[in-house]
Amino acid sequence: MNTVTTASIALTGIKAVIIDLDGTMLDTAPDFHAAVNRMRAEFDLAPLSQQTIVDFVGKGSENLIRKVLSVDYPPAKAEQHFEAALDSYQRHYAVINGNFASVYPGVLEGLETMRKQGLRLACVTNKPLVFAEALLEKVGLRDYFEVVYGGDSFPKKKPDPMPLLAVCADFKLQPSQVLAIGDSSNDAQAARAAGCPVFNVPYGYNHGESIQDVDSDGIVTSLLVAAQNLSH
Ligand SMILES: O=C(O)COP(=O)(O)O
Ligand SMILES: [Mg+2]
Repeated sequence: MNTVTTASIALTGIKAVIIDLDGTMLDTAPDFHAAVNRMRAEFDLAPLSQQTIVDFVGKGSENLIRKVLSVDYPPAKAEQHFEAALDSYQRHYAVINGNFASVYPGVLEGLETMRKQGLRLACVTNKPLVFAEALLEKVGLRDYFEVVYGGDSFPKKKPDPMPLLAVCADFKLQPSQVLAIGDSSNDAQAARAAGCPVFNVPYGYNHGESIQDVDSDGIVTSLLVAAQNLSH
């Protein structure tokens, strides 16, 4: 696997790009950190470090909350408190959403370049759709995307290919014409299962594991570098 900082893994025939949100366009780790620890305080649980929480991000809110309860509770107790903890977390996240997040370097330039290249853009995230839409609006990125799908948009979320295949169908394109870009094995597995080429970025959250070990078509240091590696 090559880590590419300039154009050298050019993909051809790409007509659209599906871009992940958390850990790819936005560093939302501080938002997750704050919301989870406010929930935990309500349950008289000690705060967790940002790194501990971030290693649980990427498979949706339900998985995150199950994991952060499992740090202290045995499985049966975690399950017993799951619904109330998820409600509490979502209540806090709705207020915090975007307050502590930042857009990664190269994102704006990458989206602009892709738009100028005539590429159609979709955002597919495992974040609940209502949070994803609000966050993209807040940071001024919503208008780049024709389509935004969240973790609750379909019966299955990434690493299942369902949301990616839905974008291909929306755009009336073959999966081979639609590049996926994400920060985790979730994104790469969903893309592989859908038949989409996929780039990973190395700066996000990959469940605490090395991105070098993920099967993808390349690691690009930014969305701008990804855009520079595409031609029609
Ligand atoms: O699990 C989440 O909420 C974030 O997921 P994402 O990386 O697919 O945006
Ligand atoms: Mg991600």
